[in-house]
Order: sequence, then structure tokens, then C-alpha cells
Amino acid sequence: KLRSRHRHQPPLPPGPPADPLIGHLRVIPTKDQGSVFHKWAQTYGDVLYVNALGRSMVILDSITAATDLLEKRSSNYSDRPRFPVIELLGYDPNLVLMPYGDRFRKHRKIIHSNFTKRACLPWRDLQKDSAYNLALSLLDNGENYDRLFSWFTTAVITKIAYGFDVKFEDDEYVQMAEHNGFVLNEPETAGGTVVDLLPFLRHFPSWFPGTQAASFAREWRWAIRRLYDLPFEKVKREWDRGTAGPSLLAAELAKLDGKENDEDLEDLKGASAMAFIAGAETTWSALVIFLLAMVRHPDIQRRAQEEIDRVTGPDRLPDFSDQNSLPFVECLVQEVLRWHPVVPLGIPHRCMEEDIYRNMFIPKGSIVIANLHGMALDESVYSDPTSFNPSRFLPKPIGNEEPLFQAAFGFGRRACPGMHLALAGLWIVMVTILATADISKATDKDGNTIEVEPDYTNGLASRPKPFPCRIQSRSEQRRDLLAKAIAASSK
Ligand code: HEM
Repeated sequence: KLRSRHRHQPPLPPGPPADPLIGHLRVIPTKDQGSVFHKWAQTYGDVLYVNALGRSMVILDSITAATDLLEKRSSNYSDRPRFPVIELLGYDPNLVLMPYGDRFRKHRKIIHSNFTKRACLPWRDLQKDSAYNLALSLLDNGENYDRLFSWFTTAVITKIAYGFDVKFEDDEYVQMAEHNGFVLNEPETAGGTVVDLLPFLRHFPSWFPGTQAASFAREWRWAIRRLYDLPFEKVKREWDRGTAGPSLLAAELAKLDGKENDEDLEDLKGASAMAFIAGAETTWSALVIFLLAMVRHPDIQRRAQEEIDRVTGPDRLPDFSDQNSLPFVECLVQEVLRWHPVVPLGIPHRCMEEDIYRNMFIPKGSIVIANLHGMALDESVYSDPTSFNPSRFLPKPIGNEEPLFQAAFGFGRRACPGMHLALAGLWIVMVTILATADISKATDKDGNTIEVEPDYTNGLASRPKPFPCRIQSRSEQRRDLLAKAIAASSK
């Protein structure tokens, strides 16, 4: 019906058959959306259109289409749709979901300028010391890996954003990051599914008072507000007294030069909270994915360990200065980002004006989804895409010379501004763990190996559900190296 309405317009992009009244409402999945969209793309192509009760959604299933639209035409594709449930939860102000415009530019500038590759260099010692602490704790307490990874990412981002040191376990910032992680990984309730993006979908909008999502939001709002208010107020008090240590927030308060108004302060509160929220959750998930990959692929683990041992020898630990000498480890980090993108559908963009692409009509206001999950499985780019294979990125003839999966960080003017910090953090943690620990399958009380099948959470962010594994020291000498390095850095 829609197709015939505008005679001179090119057709809409193809998609699965729709109901004449409610459009695709019934076929839009609420689970494993990335896989379902990718399957549709096999039939209908890499630019898909679905419509539910009048709301247009365009799904991009290839890096080419996403680059053409979200990057090359970014002035039209950098808006965001509204996320009513996330708003109800109190994430405000919030760069990730902010509509395109002046306030977006202000927030983006604050975050971007603090996380360029260069701006991240001074944080490398912090990342390294935290990675060594993490690795030593893993050797003693491997079953606690999830909380230890969460501690690492929280400790790094809290120091950078607010200047506070975060101790192991039960620290209030670790708890805040865990609350945030819980909320963002909840499937239906937190507005994480694309169906929730279409507020008029289903029988009730998901934020309708009394629905499950609205009750969830009311129940958890305090935790998100606390995350915004508490560290901000603490730094602001220290700043007013002249005792604040270096941090993103202190540096930005300094730029205001005493001429701040309430809106400026609200913006700085939002920008630092956003660094904390976006920075802790994603990197933490990627570390759990790394562990899962290592449990399942001892051969790949051994190859990375051999590379590290060749470069460092037995008497020292790897450091950032070794990065260029460890091509396989580099590929391993990149393969973690491709094998299971932690934000499987990216963060939806919204197109502000109607557009025509490859002779297909894209209506104004369409929600545009980059299906990162599907792009990672694109067989025209990645051979045997479901397998975990770091060598795919190595030059031929050793590897397949496949392109890095930069899509993991999104596209265009909304692409992840934290990627340099994230990549450095992931690298130093992975290389340190590989240098000092052996990761293997756990055994049950009868000594049988416990097999681990990947199984992931289903929210806006996605991570492996808890799985058992065994983390053991590779040698006493390496454990001593860790202990000595930690003692030296805390002097
Ligand atoms: C493994 C780590 C990470 C991954 C995979 C990741 C991935 C992403 C993705 C896919 C997006 C959406 C891009 C788009 O809309 O096209 C995004 C946005 C964003 N990320 Fe990250 N991210 C990571 C770490 C970080 C870190 C450490 C920070 C801390 C500064 C951060 C801050 C942000 C912010 C503020 C946005 C919103 C940007 C905007 O809307 O303009 N991320 N990230």
C-alpha cells in the first residue's frame, strides 16, 4: 500500500511481508534480533525496511550500507530516536541518546576532547597498574572473574572521570557500575529491544504507567540518579575547596573559570556520568567475552602465550611498548570485538530528512539500525564468521587479511568516542592475563570437564551469561613479577 502511494518515489527498501493494518508488528523479534535481521538480509538484501503502526525502521546489515549512510551522509543520519524507558530510568543528560543539535555538540566535544588517542596516553600507567592488580587477583580468585573485570573497568573510568581511587570489592563505585550493568542488560524492561524503541508498538507503549517496563524504571531510577549525583557533588565540593585531584570533571570545571551556570553544571554532571556509564559496561563485557573465547580455544591461547613469551622472555611482564611486536595478540583483541559485538545492534540512529539510497526511498524520521551482529557475520567479508579466529586479520599467506571490525564502535558522528581508551584497556588486560595465567575448562566434583556453550544476555548491551572456568598461574616466577610490579607502583 505504502509503495503505491507515491508514484514518483522510488520504492521502499525490501523486507519481510507485512500485515496490511499493523505492518511488521508481529514479525519484529524481541529476542536475538541481530540474528533474525541478519537472516532476513539473506533473503531481502543488506538494506531492510520494516514498519510497525506507521513507524519506519531501516536495518543496515552490511558495513558498506552503514558507511554510505551513517558516515558519508552523517549530517542527515546522526540523530537518535527517543528511548522512553531509559529516560524514565533517569539517565539524563545523556550524550549516547541525545538528539542531534547544539547540546549534543557541546557534550560530544567534552567527551571527545578528553578521550582522543593522545588524551588517553597519560592514562596508560593507570591502565597497566590496574591490569596487573586484576591479573594477580584472578590467580588467587579466578571464580570471581566477573566482579574483578567490573572492578578493573570501573577503577579506570572512575579515576579518569572523577579522580577517585576505587578499591577492590564492595566499593560504592563498583556497586554503581554493577547496578548500571544490570539495568542495561535487562531485555524487555530497560528499553533494550527495538520494539521498545517504537513507543506505539505492542498493545501498550512500554513506558505506559503500570507496565512492566515502567515499574522496572521506577524501581531502579534511584540507582541511576545516585550514579549521576554522588560523584559529581563530591568532586564539586572538593573543587570549591580547592582540593580536587586531576580528573575529566575537574579539568572541565576549570575551563568554566568560575562563570558556570546551572545548565553548565548539569551538562558536566551528565558528561562525566556518561563516560562512567558507557566506559565501564562495554569494556567489562568485552573482557568476559575474551575469557569465554580462551576457555573454548586453548590452541589460540597457547599461540598468543608463545608470542608473548618470545618477546618478553621469562623475566619481565609485557607492557604497552611491546604492542607493535605482538601482532597475534593484537588480532586476538580485535577478534573479541568481532566475534560477539557487545552492543549487537549498535545504538540506533534516526534520519532527519527523507533520503534516497540505491534507488530506495528512506522516509524522514526512520529509525536506522546498524546490525553490528549481522555485519560481523557477513560471509563476503569474514570467512567462517562464527568461528573465533584471530589469524583472519593477519596478512596472507599466514592469515586471510580480512579487515578489522571497526564497526564494533559504530559509525559517523555518533561513533564511539571512547574507543582509544577501550582498545588500550582491553589490550593491556588481555596481554597481562595471557602472560601470567592459563585459562581452561573447570571440572565438576567428579573430575569431569564442564563444557561451556556461549549463551548471551539480550539487552541493549549483550554479554555471556555466567560460565565456569579455571584460571591458574602459569608459573611462580610470573606471579612474583606481578606482585613486585604492583609493590613498585604503589610506592
Ligand atoms: C569495548 C568497548 C566499547 C565498545 C564496543 C563501544 C561501542 C560503542 C558503540 C557501538 C556506540 C554507538 C555508535 C553509533 O551510534 O554509531 C558507542 C557510543 C558511545 N560510546 Fe562506546 N564503546 C566502548 C567503550 C566506550 C568507552 C570506554 C567509553 C568512555 C568514554 C565510551 C563512550 C561512548 C559514548 C559517550 C557513546 C555515545 C556517542 C554519541 O552518541 O555521540 N564507549 N560505543
